Amino acid sequence: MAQELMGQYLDLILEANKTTNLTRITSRDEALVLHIEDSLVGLEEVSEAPDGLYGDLGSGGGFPGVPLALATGRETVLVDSVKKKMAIVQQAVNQLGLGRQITTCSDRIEDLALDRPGSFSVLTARALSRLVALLELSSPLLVKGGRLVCYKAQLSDEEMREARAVEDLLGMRLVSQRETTLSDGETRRTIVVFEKVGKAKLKLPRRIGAAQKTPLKPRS
Ligand SMILES: C[S@@+](CC[C@H](N)C(=O)[O-])C[C@H]1O[C@@H](n2cnc3c(N)ncnc32)[C@H](O)[C@@H]1O
Repeated sequence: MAQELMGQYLDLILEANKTTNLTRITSRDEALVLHIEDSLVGLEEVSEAPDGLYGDLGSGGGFPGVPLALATGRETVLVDSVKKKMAIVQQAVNQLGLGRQITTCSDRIEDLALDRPGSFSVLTARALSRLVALLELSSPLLVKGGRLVCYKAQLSDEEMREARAVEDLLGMRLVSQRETTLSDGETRRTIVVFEKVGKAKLKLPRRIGAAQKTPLKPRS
């Protein structure tokens, strides 16, 4: 049932993509791997997070948010600052009768953190930002014990070092890191999980755009 709904959702997004730019992938076969299969790579990590609200940050066309919502049954909020994308995603979700479980928010993540601080048990982010920015954007949204599940295509030692250097400042801690290859035999995916372990030692969110444009550095 969930699998069937994922296919129907994908079809609605690929149809809408003919007139509005939601994804660069136009072939259904490719999208089944790069959107549906890839979205589900982090299912184990999302399922292991504490019960409660799930949020997909920078959700775009609803990936990995919608497949993960369907696979876990969690109440889900998809967040993206582009109103047009969120309107199409909400329409597709409603068409499938999922509007009570999955809602969209067309705000900046920083604004959502002001509206709903500490409300999320688990967050995901795919193709959004470097880890250091993901940690900063997520920290104010998560409950204590909540998890951030990051989908990375390439993860350099430098990117990981940069994130680990500000973990303490942000009240976050690395939990796990795992690599896998999708069924196309070539797409590599790394799933990195952080937990919210305490309060951030600075006021969050910083001004709009700061997390992504001027990433935090450790305090000396
Ligand atoms: C490259 S797309 C990835 C979309 C989707 N997660 C995927 O993997 O297919 C990044 C998305 O993040 C959104 N975004 C970037 N920064 C954001 C912010 N601070 N608040 C809300 N949305 C943001 C952009 O509008 C864009 O749709």
